[in-house]
Amino acid sequence: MARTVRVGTRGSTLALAQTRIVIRELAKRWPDYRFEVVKIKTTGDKILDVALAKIGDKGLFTKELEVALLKREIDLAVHSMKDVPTVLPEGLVIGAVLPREYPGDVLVSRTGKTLGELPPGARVGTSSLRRQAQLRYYRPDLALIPVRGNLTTRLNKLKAGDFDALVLAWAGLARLGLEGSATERLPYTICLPAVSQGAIGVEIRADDPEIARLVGAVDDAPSRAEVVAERAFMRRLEGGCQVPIGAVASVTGTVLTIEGMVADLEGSRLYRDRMSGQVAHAAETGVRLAEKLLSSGAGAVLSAIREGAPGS
Ligand SMILES: NCc1[nH]cc(CCC(=O)O)c1CC(=O)O
Repeated sequence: MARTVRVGTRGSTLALAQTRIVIRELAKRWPDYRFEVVKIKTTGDKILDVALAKIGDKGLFTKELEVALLKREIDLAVHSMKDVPTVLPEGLVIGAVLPREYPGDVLVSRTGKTLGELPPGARVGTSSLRRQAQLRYYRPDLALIPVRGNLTTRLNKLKAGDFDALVLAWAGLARLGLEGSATERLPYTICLPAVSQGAIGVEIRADDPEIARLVGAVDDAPSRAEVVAERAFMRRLEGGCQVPIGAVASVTGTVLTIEGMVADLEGSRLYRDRMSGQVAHAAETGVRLAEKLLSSGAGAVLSAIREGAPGS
C-alpha cells in the first residue's frame, strides 16, 4: 500500500487553487498515492494591513511551510515561486516548477480604460514597489494607492470605488477563473513582472528521494530554467520586496533570454536591459544581466535604497 503524501499550503483561495493543480498533476502520474492537503497559516496571512515592503521580512508567505517540512509534518509545500526567497533554508530544495502561466501583470480597471487611457490623477491600487516604480516612470501623474489582502478582497475594493484600477498578476486571476476581469495585459516594455511570477513551485526535503521522484514527474524544464535565471538575477542584486526589481526570462529552443529592470523608489531612474545564453547556463545568464545593470547605474540606486531603508 503506497503512502499518503501530506501537501502543505497556505489557506488562501489562490494557494488552494494552486495546490489543487499540483495534486491533480501528481495524482495523474502516481495513482497509487494519496494526497492530503495540510493548510498552514503564514506570517503574511496574519499581517494584512501593512505593505510587504514595510514588513521587510523574507519568506513571509513560506517560512511556516518550510518549518513544517523540516519537522516532517508535511512532505511537500506548494508555493507561488514569486513568494519564495532566493536562498532556501539548509536541507530544502525546489523539487518541481510546474508549467508556467503567462508571467505578466494586467490592469483591471473599473471603467474599462487601459493604462494609457486613464485620466490624469486616476487612482491605481498597488502596494508593490516594483509596480509603483514602473507606473510612476510611465505615468507620473497617477495616484498610487496602497492595497493588500487577497485577490478577491482587492477586486471588491475596486468595485467599491476605492480606486479606478488595479495592477495584478495575470496568473493569479487566471487560476481563480477571473482572467475575464483583466482590462489589459501590461506590456513588458512598461511593466516587467516580479521574479518567478506565474510559476508554481514545489519545495521538498533534500533528503527525501521518494518525494523527489514523485514531484520530479511534474517538473517543466523550460519553466524551471526561466525561474532559475530570474532568481539568480535577483540574488545577484540582493533584492527582496524592498527594492523595485522586475525580470522575465523566456526559453526558445536551447536559448534563454532574460529582461530585467531596477528602478529607484520614485520611478525617476529606471535601468533595464536584456541578456541571452544557453538554457543550460540559465543562472549565469541571470547573474550576467544583473552585473550589466549594476555597472550601468543600478548599483548606485540599490545602495541609496539600502541606506535609506528602515532597519538596515
Ligand atoms: N503578491 C501576492 C501574489 N503572489 C502570487 C500572486 C499571483 C500568482 C503568481 O504570480 O504566481 C500574487 C498576486 C499578485 O501579485 O497579483
